[in-house]
Amino acid sequence: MTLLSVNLNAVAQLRNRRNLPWPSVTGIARVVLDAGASGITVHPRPDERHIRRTDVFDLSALLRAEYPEAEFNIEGYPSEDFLALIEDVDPQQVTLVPDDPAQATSDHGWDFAGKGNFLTSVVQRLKRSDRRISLFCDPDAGAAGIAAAKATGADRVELFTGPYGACHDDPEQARQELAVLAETCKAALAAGLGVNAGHDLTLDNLPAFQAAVPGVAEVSIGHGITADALVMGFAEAVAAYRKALADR
Ligand SMILES: CC(=O)[C@@H](O)[C@H](O)COP(=O)(O)O
Ligand SMILES: NCC(=O)COP(=O)(O)O
Repeated sequence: MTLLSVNLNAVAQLRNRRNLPWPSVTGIARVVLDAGASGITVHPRPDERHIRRTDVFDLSALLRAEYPEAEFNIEGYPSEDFLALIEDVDPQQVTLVPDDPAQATSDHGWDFAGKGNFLTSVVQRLKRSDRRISLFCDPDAGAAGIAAAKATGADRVELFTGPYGACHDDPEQARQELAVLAETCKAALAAGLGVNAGHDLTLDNLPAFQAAVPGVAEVSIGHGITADALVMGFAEAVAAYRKALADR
């Protein structure tokens, strides 16, 4: 079964339009966890354009107090500030992403071979028996990239599904993107890595993704589910995404 982690970046971004505390990031976390999401994902960027450091601590306190079974997944570039935040907050999963602070959003995975020594040292620093380390992975990382990812000591890779999500009006290109993702997923599973996936997954594109790329442990979804929640409400949206994941 593929688990759903709801990314709350977009909720925080909406809140940040005003110097007011709503929509509440912890309030929406409660709603999505009560509706059956398995966890919460955040990607605190250095400019705090959406998730703020304080949100990370507030969410951590909420999950520990009220949702001890839920997974907290924190994504980010492993700067010294980020690593110190992870050590303070102690989430169950950390997803390392090779983002430049100026990037509008995540748009590529790691160069596993080129950054192998750096990633190995970060993974060694963050790894604990009760914490997973996942590495953001290009859809076409291939067997050599996956071998280098495995050599860092990471537990999982997260397949970057942005190029697939961008094919919403081009079914043939979408099929090609899925074939590439499926190859990399297969190679990762064969290497003993778990596989997560995320970026621009939606209610529309999830079923084909699930059918073509079996074995994905967790998807993290933010932009698409927030867009749907504006129409259906977050509880309904979580139910619909869980159904799309379970229908496989
Ligand atoms: C790592 C990743 O896949 C991203 O999807 C990220 O969490 C999205 O970041 P933004 O919400 O800042 O675009
Ligand atoms: N890791 C991907 C993620 O958390 C959500 O990405 P998106 O659904 O906001 O594109």
